Amino acid sequence: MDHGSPSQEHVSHLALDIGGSLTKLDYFSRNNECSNGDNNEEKSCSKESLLVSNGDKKCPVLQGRLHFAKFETSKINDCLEFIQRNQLHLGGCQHGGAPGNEKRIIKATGGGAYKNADLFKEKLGIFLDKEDEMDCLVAGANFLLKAVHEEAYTYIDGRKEFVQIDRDDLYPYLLVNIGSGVSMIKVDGDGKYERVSGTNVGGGTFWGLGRLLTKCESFDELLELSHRGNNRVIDMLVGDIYGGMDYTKFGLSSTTIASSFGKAISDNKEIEDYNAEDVARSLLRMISNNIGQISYLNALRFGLKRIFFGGFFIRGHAYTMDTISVGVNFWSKGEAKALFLRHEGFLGALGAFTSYEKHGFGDSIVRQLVQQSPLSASHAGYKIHGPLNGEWNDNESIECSVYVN
Ligand SMILES: Nc1ncnc2c1ncn2[C@@H]1O[C@H](COP(=O)(O)OP(=O)(O)O)[C@@H](O)[C@H]1O
Ligand SMILES: CC(C)(COP(=O)(O)O)[C@@H](O)C(=O)NCCC(=O)O
Repeated sequence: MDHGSPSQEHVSHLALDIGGSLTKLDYFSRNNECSNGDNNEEKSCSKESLLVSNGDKKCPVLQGRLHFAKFETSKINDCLEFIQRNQLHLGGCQHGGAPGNEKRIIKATGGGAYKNADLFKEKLGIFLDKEDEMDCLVAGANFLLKAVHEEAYTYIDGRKEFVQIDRDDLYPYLLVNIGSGVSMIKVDGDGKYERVSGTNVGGGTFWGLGRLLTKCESFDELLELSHRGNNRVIDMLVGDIYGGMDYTKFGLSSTTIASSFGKAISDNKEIEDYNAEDVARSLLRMISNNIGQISYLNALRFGLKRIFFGGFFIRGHAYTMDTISVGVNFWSKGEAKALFLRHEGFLGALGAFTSYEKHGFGDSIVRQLVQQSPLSASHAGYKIHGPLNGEWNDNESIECSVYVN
């Protein structure tokens, strides 16, 4: 994955989220505003590109980009190589020790930050400063919802619609992070949250079971299969049980799935006799439905109307989002809404990134990333935005400004 390899001196704030399935990283690269291709001139430029008022104080602001990358955790060496090749760890924060001999500290979250701490020290000479995974998910989600224009969207009947989030009316909400497993978090404010539930039937289940059942070799292949499949071949529908009729008394139409994979009971077939496409579709539907339903029940428990879904299981995949949205809408009778995030898989990594501020490491500290909304004069001068067409892919970076101390 090539991310444009910015030069090392312009890179800072590398942060990692090492999850059960994927390792995500993000880092900031400074624009070289003064560069005209002449290296000497480049060096003589001031680090900061402008000063802005922040309350009574004038703060220097760095203009640059926030970059993202992901790797399979089972291939963590690819991630180490990527960091090494682009020297991302050298622009990080230094702490303690004699000058020239300081510890290089990188913010990291996810279970793998514990599991792989020695590996990072040995291979790259860096110390992983561990941040709690839930703290980071919440910080990342709050940051995105407040700072990024067109971050949250609904997906209904095949239509994606961006939702403007009012910063003053954001809380409370339910955050459902669908990674390998699923965490459900009631968020009440910055750093104010409770992990209210979870389920072990998540993205790892879809990919693991899907791989066994379809012999797929990659997650993307499994998603692609599911796109082409027909779940009705394997799922037992209400109509299959009720002789083609709806069960109207309880609002169950004949096409509602009564029992996922239920037809396999009586079909007298082996797994090889089913199309891999149909199996993948049933599996995706079963897992998405289940997560949608548990999410709704938790939203109901706490009277929450908005449910934001994150995690790399979603992958902006139409069928996944549609199933979750329909589930939430169906169970809540239209009371609750499923919302998706454009940077779905990077919540934890972004939370780790913003945690540099919290601990005041280094001399270049992220204070705030501020969005320039085209409509908001009060934010003029700052921007953080994605592609104009609203489509996001993993390799894209976002333009942003960072206040420094
Ligand atoms: N390229 C991929 N390789 C593996 N899993 C992927 C990939 N893309 C999406 N996924 C899905 O995303 C899940 C991991 O999501 P993520 O939010 O990164 O969680 P974790 O932190 O547990 O790794 C996987 O279990 C799988 O369902
Ligand atoms: C243990 C985890 C927080 C780890 O996060 P992940 O790597 O899956 O993103 C997550 O897998 C989870 O919440 N699992 C569900 C556990 C449960 O509540 O049943």
